[in-house]
Amino acid sequence: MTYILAIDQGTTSSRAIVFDKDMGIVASDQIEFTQHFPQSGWVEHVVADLWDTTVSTTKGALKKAGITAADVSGIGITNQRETVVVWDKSTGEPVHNAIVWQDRRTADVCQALKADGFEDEVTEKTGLLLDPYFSSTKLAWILDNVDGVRARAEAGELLFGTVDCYLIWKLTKGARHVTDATNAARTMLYNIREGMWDDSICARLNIPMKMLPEVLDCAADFGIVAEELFGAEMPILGVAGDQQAATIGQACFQPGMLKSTYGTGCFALLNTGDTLVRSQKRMLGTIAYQLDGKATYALEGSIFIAGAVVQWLRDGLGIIEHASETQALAEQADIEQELYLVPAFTGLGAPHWDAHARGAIYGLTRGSGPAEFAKAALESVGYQTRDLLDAMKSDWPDAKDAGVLRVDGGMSASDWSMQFLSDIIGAPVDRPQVLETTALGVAWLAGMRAGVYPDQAGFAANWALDQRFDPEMDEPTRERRYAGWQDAIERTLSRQD
Ligand SMILES: Nc1ncnc2c1ncn2[C@@H]1O[C@H](COP(=O)(O)OP(=O)(O)O)[C@@H](O)[C@H]1O
Ligand SMILES: O=P(O)(O)OC[C@H](O)CO
Repeated sequence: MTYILAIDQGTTSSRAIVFDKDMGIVASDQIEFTQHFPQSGWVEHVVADLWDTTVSTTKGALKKAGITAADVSGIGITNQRETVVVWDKSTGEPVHNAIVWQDRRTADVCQALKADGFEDEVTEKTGLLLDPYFSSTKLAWILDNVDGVRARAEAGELLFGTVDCYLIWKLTKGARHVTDATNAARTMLYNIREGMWDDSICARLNIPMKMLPEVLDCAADFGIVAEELFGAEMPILGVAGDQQAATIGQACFQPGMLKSTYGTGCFALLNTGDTLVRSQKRMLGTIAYQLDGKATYALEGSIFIAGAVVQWLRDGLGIIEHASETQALAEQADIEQELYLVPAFTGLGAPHWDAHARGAIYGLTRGSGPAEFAKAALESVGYQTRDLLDAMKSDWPDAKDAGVLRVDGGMSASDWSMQFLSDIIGAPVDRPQVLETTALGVAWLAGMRAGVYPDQAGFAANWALDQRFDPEMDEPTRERRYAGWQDAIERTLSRQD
């Protein structure tokens, strides 16, 4: 029998999903792990947790599917991006906890490098901004702050990788030190125009290049999972960072196609084809996917708080017990009250990149209560998406053709939020039947490579709509409401970055 296994190593949990030969989901398993916050603004994962939960969920999913490793034709791996692991190449022992993408410990280093005029070179070559979000300054931090690590790295004893790379190294028992182009593109060390690690950026950040993995296409031979782990060998045939995997899973293969994933945060990617757009609006340029040695580029907008604002209503304010209750509350809200909630709980991401801004709510009256808070929280996600889409349209005139936004992620289940999103962006929002687009994207890469799944066009034809949300708000209302949001943002920015 022919099955494809997708491993999704995310920020808060690891998941494994078994797909059948028709790309249908057969079984899945998921385990959450502990987040560590050793200091304010620092976020770490215990590396063994990432590995152990990957192994356990893989075993769990195979068991639930009633199959063995011998039934698996290929594995696809997708992962939380930018997170850094450094380990000893003889023992596999990490030299430090994984430093997670959300970690801000290198904010001052980044600010100093920016003040030194380094950002232009970084953006030109990597498409990124000089921000602690990306891997490079986190890697430099480990080299500079963990005893003996720099000497060991320079002696060639240590390896660096994003989480995909570390998992592949472990799954192949140290046989392969490889990553894919989409993950490499998030390190701020990889020249995405030329498709190679950048000597000059590595030199400037003092990163020994012998630590860096080989970079492959997203569908490639990444190595063979050792038999002793799951009872049979399995080939790893697909790898992509999770937001790129969702772009693939949404079949956004044509220039102008656009997806937005609403999980804890929100990540919008616009396919720009062969063109690497140099953003004037502080959006990111990145690799959407790389197949047959050819990179397809994207503009990306990253928002740190999307579904997390709903978690805050639940855990911080205690006004709901379940995320889905926000819908009924929003429907009850007094429409005369126009509250604006700016969820800058950890600063603001694209297009503002203000690490020092903090959350705010505007427009409160004596009549404001849980319903108005819930409505403002859901609306904040729509407004933030509009910020991204407007920036993309101004960066890339062809994006004006990007008529439809494809959505996925946990929060896309909220009909009310998706309707408001469509209203405020003034364009249709399409929610597909399969919301597991991240796992599907990487399963397709592996299945296509294994010769089990269709080619790109066949896969795109398979994409099926669950529901389309068309704009219902009139234009003057849309623009008045959005102007109110822009005013709220203006008043929230710290102007320190
Ligand atoms: N019905 C809903 N309405 C609003 N938000 C929701 C709903 N269901 C889930 N969410 C939000 O979606 C997020 C979970 O989505 P998920 O894709 O699982 O996120 P992640 O992969 O980042 O953990 C949570 O932040 C949750 O608050
Ligand atoms: O693990 P997620 O779904 O929160 O995604 C994290 C992103 O890859 C960060 O860039």
